[in-house]
Amino acid sequence: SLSFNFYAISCPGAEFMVSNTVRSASSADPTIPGKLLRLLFHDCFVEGCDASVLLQGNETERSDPANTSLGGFSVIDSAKRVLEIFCPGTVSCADIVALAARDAVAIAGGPAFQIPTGRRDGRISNAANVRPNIVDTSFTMDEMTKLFSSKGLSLDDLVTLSGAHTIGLAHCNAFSDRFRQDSKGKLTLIDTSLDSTYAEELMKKCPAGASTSTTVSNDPETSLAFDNQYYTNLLAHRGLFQSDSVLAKDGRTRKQVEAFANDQESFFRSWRESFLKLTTIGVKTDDEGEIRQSCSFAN
Ligand code: HEM
Ligand SMILES: [Ca+2]
Ligand SMILES: [Ca+2]
Repeated sequence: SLSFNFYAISCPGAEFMVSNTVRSASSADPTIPGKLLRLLFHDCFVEGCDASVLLQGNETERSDPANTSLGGFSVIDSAKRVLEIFCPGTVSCADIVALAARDAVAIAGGPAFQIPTGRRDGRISNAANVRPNIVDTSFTMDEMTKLFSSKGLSLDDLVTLSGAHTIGLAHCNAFSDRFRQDSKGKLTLIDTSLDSTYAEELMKKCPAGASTSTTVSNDPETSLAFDNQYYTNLLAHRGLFQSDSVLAKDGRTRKQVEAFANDQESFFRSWRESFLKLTTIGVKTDDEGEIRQSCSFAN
């Protein structure tokens, strides 16, 4: 089973080595925390938190279009490299992914807290398992609720964990179906729940024919800070994805959005709980799975 400080005897410096790696990578590139946090989400929802998302090869999860915009792999690899020098064959890639995401949040100004470790690495990674397990921005509340509850996560967890969009970036194609630009450059809202000034700003950053690598900030107000600004944005009809906006619209979740917008501490308290649940989805422990030598390939 998982336990706090699982590596206390086998590799006492493990958590320190991971957080050092995340810290230095993030100070060189401030977009790293967002990438590490999303990587964890996409790992845990497919085959559980087992580093299946890291495996390279034909038809692995990484090759699915829903995962092509993932990043942060090189940070996980450099943490693993250090760990293999000091504690060979000891620390799983699955734990590195979870710890790195935990540290990324703290580095961006969010809550810092302990999480249990002892995850083992999986050997299965199929592109075909990605779509049925990852939320699409077009999902309705009912679809999101159903998928989250299949992972043991509640409606409160959905509202809380969506708060991850207080940091990080999104490519234009992730929200471009919410408005349209006519030939004269004039805006037409397709999703009328979107604030039109905000939609204009997005359209300017993502004009028709923009490069597919163009990105915008999920939270333009405080893009690098892990704070409760995301929820204030939602109430102002400035949620970037349809799946964000719906949290403020739906009667089942609106109260929670308002509470988090009004009280950052309550968001942070919820975050600790929901993050713990996220990081224990479908974990492999004890004699299940393996400790990979390289995070990109099964042993
Ligand atoms: C609930 C449904 C969710 C949907 C539909 C969703 C969808 C997306 C999409 C489309 C992007 C933009 C990707 C890109 O274009 O590069 C994104 C970014 C991001 N998501 Fe989510 N997401 C959801 C929940 C979550 C959760 C639960 C977490 C983590 C706990 C998370 C963390 C992130 C982060 C940190 C980014 C920024 C990534 C970066 O900077 O590279 N998301 N999400
Ligand atoms: Ca996984
Ligand atoms: Ca923010």
